Amino acid sequence: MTLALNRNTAAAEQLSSLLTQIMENYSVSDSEGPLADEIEAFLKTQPHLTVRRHGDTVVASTDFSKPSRVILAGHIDTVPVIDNFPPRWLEPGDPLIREDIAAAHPGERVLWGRGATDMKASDAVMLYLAAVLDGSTVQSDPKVDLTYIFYDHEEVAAEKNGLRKVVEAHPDWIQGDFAIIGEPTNCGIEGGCNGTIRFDVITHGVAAHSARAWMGENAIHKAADILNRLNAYEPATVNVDGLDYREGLNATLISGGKGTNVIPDECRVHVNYRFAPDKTLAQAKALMMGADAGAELGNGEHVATGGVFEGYGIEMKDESTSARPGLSAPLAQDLVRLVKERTGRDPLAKLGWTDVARFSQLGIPAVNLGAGEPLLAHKHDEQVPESELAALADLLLAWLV
Ligand SMILES: N[C@@H](CCC[C@H](NC(=O)CCC(=O)O)C(=O)O)C(=O)O
Repeated sequence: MTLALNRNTAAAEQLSSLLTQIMENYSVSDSEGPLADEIEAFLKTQPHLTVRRHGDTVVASTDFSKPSRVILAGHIDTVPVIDNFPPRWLEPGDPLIREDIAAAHPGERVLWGRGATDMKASDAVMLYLAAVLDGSTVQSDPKVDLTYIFYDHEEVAAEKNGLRKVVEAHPDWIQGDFAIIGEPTNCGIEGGCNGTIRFDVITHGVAAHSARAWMGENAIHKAADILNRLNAYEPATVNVDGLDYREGLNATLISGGKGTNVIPDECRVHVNYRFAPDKTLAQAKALMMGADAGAELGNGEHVATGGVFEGYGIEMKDESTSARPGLSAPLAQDLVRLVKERTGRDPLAKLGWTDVARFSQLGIPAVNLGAGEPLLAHKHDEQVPESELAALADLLLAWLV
């Protein structure tokens, strides 16, 4: 596939075509290379852009000598496929169109498949803007300089995040006065983001023949208490600067056992805690495992000295800080006003983790604004109505030009 844009067709058609092309390009985290190649080649055909690449992250910038610079950023990886690749356009009435989507978008085509909302619909719009905002006419001359970032490995461990790597290797590429991340928001604004930590809670047992179980200790049975603590936990909703951040504590993976007739000697429950931006990473960890690291058991495992999992072995796997809404920056306020005028919508809180947290740490105010329903992110029936693309493109064009 060669990513292409037919500028002789209507804008809506160009957007749908770009989205189809990038969704047909499989890009589950760790497999973004071919899509990054396509995006790099496509952007390099635009003479008004300086295009750079680091790993599988592509950064393209205008140099129109405008007084300020806005960053439009989107990750190009997706979570793993669950029978939802390759993508399919669904005509109105198709039973795969969700009832809520059909009710909100009657008579409309829908693109179904992995990455539709998280976040290839916004990537398609950003690629379109990168091509059309070339400064050649009044309508295509943005008020600001633009930097487009298409990056890899957002959906996985923070150490792999492509934006993190490019910030570290080439901080001069990622300069700006404001950033928009195209994570799904239904074309509204979602401010800040919940933080996230992931860790294994570990039980230990003694292996034995399952016909002589009294000779061992069953580590999987011991995990029942971990699941009970998770079930008993009541996640809070925390209001931060006017937005409601809903927290969450969930097991997302479980593993244990070495054979069908062997008493398991270890069980690991992988837990994900989503915490509101009123908490630091350290506070979030303290709530789960106590403020001080307990005894080191080897292989990175510590005993929790307090918190929900007190007494259990804990191995940290990933951590990413939260971000406050940060809607007071003048450019953010402008955008909030425009979204309100056009859609009647006030900002909401971003419940997933996004790279607004990274931009905030860099001192660049940032918001989430993207196409597609955030509630459908990571679901097997992820889908986006066609009009969302034009809605996002029109909104951004109205703000940028
Ligand atoms: N290092 C983290 C990365 C998790 C990133 C992911 N982000 C989204 O799904 C944003 C979508 C949205 O809420 O709009 C997440 O929150 O899981 C990790 O590996 O967990």
